[in-house]
Amino acid sequence: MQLTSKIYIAGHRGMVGSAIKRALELKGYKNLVYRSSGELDLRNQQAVHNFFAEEQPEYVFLAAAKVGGIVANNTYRAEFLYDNLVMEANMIHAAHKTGVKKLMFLGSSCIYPRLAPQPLKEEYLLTGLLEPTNEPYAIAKIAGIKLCEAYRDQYGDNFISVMPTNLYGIGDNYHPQNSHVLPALIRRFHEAKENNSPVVVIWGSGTPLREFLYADDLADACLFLMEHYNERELVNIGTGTDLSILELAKLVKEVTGFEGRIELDSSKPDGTPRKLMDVNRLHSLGWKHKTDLKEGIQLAYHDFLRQEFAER
Ligand SMILES: NC(=O)C1=CN([C@@H]2O[C@H](COP(=O)(O)OP(=O)(O)OC[C@H]3O[C@@H](n4cnc5c(N)ncnc54)[C@H](OP(=O)(O)O)[C@@H]3O)[C@@H](O)[C@H]2O)C=CC1
Ligand SMILES: C[C@H]1O[C@H](OP(=O)(O)OP(=O)(O)OC[C@H]2O[C@@H](n3cnc4c(=O)[nH]c(N)nc43)[C@H](O)[C@@H]2O)[C@@H](O)[C@@H](O)C1=O
Repeated sequence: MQLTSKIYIAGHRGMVGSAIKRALELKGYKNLVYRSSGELDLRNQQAVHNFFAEEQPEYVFLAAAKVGGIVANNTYRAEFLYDNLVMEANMIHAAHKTGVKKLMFLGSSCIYPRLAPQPLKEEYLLTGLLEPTNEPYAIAKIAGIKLCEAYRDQYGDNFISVMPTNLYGIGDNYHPQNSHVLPALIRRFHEAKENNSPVVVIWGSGTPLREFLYADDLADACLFLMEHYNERELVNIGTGTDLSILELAKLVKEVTGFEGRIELDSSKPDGTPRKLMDVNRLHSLGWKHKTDLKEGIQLAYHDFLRQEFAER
């Protein structure tokens, strides 16, 4: 990418898209193009084709999607499958039709089989049954991967697919029911401290293991791979370390300064027991994450407080 290349960031207002936009601006890329979902609904095929024909982007970061935590995925199963399938199909086909030089599709760690060997290697894709709670979303993501592969095979398009682990950071979604675990816990522990509540309840057994990567580190990895990676194979993006949900809760408790007890709500789903990414391919390409989990949670908490104060 040249500093004058026209770069389209789909999903630029989201946690990942805004981090990619920040990273590009910091590196001096000036010719960025983006639209909110209100300005351009990526489920509208004609609108997407008109946009690509009019703007003619050279590089595309596909960071727009319908995204949420385990309860959101399991509640809005049709929307998670339909919206993501239609958005990625429209974007990838329009990118092909208008001769986009390179497109990066963002998948997710939940594309891998629920009980695959750990850590998860890229070649474990489609070797077993998926986690039921986010199967619709995972199927949509796998379809996106296969679209990129097929357009490369048939037309020679340089469309690459990256698989981020669980992410958190600036501009995250803190919705009490629909968010991912880390932002949900930041909000819940903070509110409990503010309200002098004696207990914070976390979902599930607390035993599942999860890996967390700070969103600005992911953005840095995305720019690195957009610059240096042009192959058909998937690339996992993670830290290569994980911890239990209960250990995570204790970390969030420490960062937020909550002093009460933690209780478990076993009526809520645990989801996949573990999904630790094998990041050897990423490391061999020359990229490693920088932000450790405790530092990242502190940064995310400060962003949450800034957002909360701004909304008063
Ligand atoms: N968060 C995580 O833990 C992980 C996320 N990912 C992937 O990273 C990518 C970004 O995720 P994240 O930033 O967390 O998600 P967010 O929910 O923060 O952002 C999603 C973005 O997608 C846009 N969007 C949603 N629906 C439409 C639509 N119909 N038309 C146009 N735009 C739409 C939204 O635009 P607007 O704000 O304008 O409405 C929003 O900016 C996704 O592909 C996700 O699957 C992968 C692994 C983990
Ligand atoms: C990111 C990736 O992976 C996502 O899957 P996931 O990792 O299972 O989703 P999650 O972040 O919501 O973590 C859920 C784990 O955490 C426990 N848990 C405790 N307390 C809360 C809580 O308050 N909220 C939530 N959401 N989970 C909680 C919960 O019991 C479970 O064990 C996909 O949805 C999909 O979005 C995807 O791409």
